[in-house]
Amino acid sequence: MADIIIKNGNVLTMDPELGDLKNGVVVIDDGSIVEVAESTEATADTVIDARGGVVMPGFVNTHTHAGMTLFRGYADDLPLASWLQDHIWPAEAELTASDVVAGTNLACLEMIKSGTVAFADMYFFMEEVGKVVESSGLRAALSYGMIELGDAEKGKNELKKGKGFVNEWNGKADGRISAMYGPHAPNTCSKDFLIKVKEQAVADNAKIHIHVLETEAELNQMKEQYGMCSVNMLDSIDFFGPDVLAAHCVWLSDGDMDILANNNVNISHNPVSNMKLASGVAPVTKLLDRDANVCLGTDGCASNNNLDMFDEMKTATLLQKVDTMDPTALPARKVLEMATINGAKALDIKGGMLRKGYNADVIIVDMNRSHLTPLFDVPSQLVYSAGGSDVRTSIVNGKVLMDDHKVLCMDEQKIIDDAKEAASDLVSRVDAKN
Ligand SMILES: C[C@H]1O[C@@H](n2cnc3c(O)ncnc32)[C@H](O)[C@@H]1O
Ligand SMILES: [Zn+2]
Repeated sequence: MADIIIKNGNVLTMDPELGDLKNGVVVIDDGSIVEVAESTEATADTVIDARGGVVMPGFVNTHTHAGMTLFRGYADDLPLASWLQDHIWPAEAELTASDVVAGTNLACLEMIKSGTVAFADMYFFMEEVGKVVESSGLRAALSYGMIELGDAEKGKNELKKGKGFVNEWNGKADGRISAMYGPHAPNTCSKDFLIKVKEQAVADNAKIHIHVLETEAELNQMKEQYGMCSVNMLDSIDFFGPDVLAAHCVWLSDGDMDILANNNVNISHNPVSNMKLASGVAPVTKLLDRDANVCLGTDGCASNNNLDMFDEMKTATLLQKVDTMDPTALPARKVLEMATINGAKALDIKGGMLRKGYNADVIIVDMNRSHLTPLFDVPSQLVYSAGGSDVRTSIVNGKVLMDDHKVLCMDEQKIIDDAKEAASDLVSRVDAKN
């Protein structure tokens, strides 16, 4: 007897070998998918009727700062440097562990409700973040955000903290949590520090999450400091490899794209954040033409201002179309691959598609809705018309986290109340300081 059978669904497997099933079943046992077919002989403890819905792999959000949900709408309509240095960093200086718990709970709730099953996070108080993720039921690749600013002593402490987190949390929560090193960016961490981080990550067999060439200001600063851009500097210290998740990658030359692609670097494209902070347009189609693994992230809620991967997919494709003046650029199925298969590859997760032996990280999207009618093409409908609130059911590691829009693993109202209170107390403390 299996744990769960999902039946009567329009199954978008995202598996190029199996293809999609107009009416199929997905059988789940012991955290894994054991069958994807048109019908099954299996029986299960729980049978979910997905009639009128699309059954598909949940989304992998490859760049977040979950705790920053507390800063949703806090400092909008500013360029990145001023947003970060004049508003976000002073506010983050007042953050407490319980603020980050409140913000991360809110983020996990929002992600579960909108179909994200796994995310890559870089922030502070990561032990607390780990505990929240563990109890939420989600999957995550977590990193402590190390900001060294060329101060060797600070760098020692930051690396110690990063290492402590990696050593304690890698593989926790039955393998749902992996831990990465999180040097913030090449213009906030020195070359010497980045060399040490890479050495440590290799020694610990851990991956690295870093912001790269997000803004023109970073490009100019790096050229002034090193006589080369961030990608060339990182390449010169053998930083790149399939173990690196590089967020943003907006200001790339053709040569930079070759370096990233040839080194199998995973690139998290974050179009909404890049548009909101007017950072620029990442050359996604050119990267995909080079077979680079480009995945999709929301960034933090202060620069987005939500964690909805449907919004991110639609923005990603529209942005490439208008940037290249080509309406065929980044078609719906390709952007769905970025949000599922490519993200899973970046985080080394056996997921992103519905295939026997893969993680049972599955969502059901309700298509029986006015704004999703009529239904000619499932990927198009998901990318251009659907939104996070259309997700009806969410399953991670074979556990139902949300059933028919009801979140089972978290107290939704308490999380909202706690977040409101934490955000208002935090802003009062910040205001009192200034
Ligand atoms: C972990 C630190 O990273 C900061 N942060 C959040 N969003 C961005 C971004 O788009 N670029 C650079 N840094 C970012 C966050 O506030 C933490 O200080
Ligand atoms: Zn970021």
